[in-house]
Amino acid sequence: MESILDKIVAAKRVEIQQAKAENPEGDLRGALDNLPAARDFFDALAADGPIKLIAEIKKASPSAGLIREDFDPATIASTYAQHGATCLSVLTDEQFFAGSLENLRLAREAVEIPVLRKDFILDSYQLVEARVAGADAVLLIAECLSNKELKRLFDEAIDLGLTPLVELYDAERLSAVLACGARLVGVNNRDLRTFEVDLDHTIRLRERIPADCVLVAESGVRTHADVTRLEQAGVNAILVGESLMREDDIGAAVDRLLGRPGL
Ligand SMILES: O=C(O)c1ccccc1NCC(=O)[C@H](O)[C@H](O)COP(=O)(O)O
Repeated sequence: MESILDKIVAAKRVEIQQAKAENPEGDLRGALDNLPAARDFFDALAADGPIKLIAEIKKASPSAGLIREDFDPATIASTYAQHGATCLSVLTDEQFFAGSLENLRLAREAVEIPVLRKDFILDSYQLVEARVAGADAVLLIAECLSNKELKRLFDEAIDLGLTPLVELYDAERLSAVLACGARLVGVNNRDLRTFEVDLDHTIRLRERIPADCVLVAESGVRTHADVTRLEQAGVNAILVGESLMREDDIGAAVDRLLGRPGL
């Protein structure tokens, strides 16, 4: 049976062809000239100190449907930054997550911290789109790419000045993730084929990830107790969307999650 991940990837391939027809890659690449330097997503997360938060701007998702009606990306970005997020992640997929590259642009303009383009990257065109829209980092999902594609997109991202966050769910993809050169590794706790979430998934994989990598636990993080458990297991950063985006007062929710009330 076709999984949601298969459906997203199939729809993304069509979307990429449409985008290329509307705005050819050569023209898009022209916009790379004179861009300001990207912010350092890796260094921000690798810095000493407590576990870091990558706070996600996520309006809707296939597993949850509409998450937040009152949605202004710039305001949410500023709130996240003011309450101690180290980096932002912005969903840019329109069809399944109600996101956009415009949301990324608006969010990045509103803050000084680094911003990740969260999408299903299959083609170099999307890397160029990301950089032109202001992204500092991009997500590469090992389950969506062959080893060869992963390596090529990883190298191209670096050449464009973007930090690749390379994500896996399946433990069998770890060798390909490390072989492509990734030092910022994300373990998704959500099986993108079944939506099942298990926080222990990152904890179980921790010891197989080299100590010089920065490890990000993604999905399903809801409480300060979750954060403490991940931190004690040696996880460097968490990527959190839904549990924050559902709250009326997002700033207070970040404070509670990080155990820093009233920061
Ligand atoms: O969130 C989903 O339903 C989803 C479905 C299919 C593919 C990807 C999906 N989410 C992407 C993510 O990995 C999350 O947005 C991210 O890790 C934050 O997770 P959460 O804190 O649980 O919103």
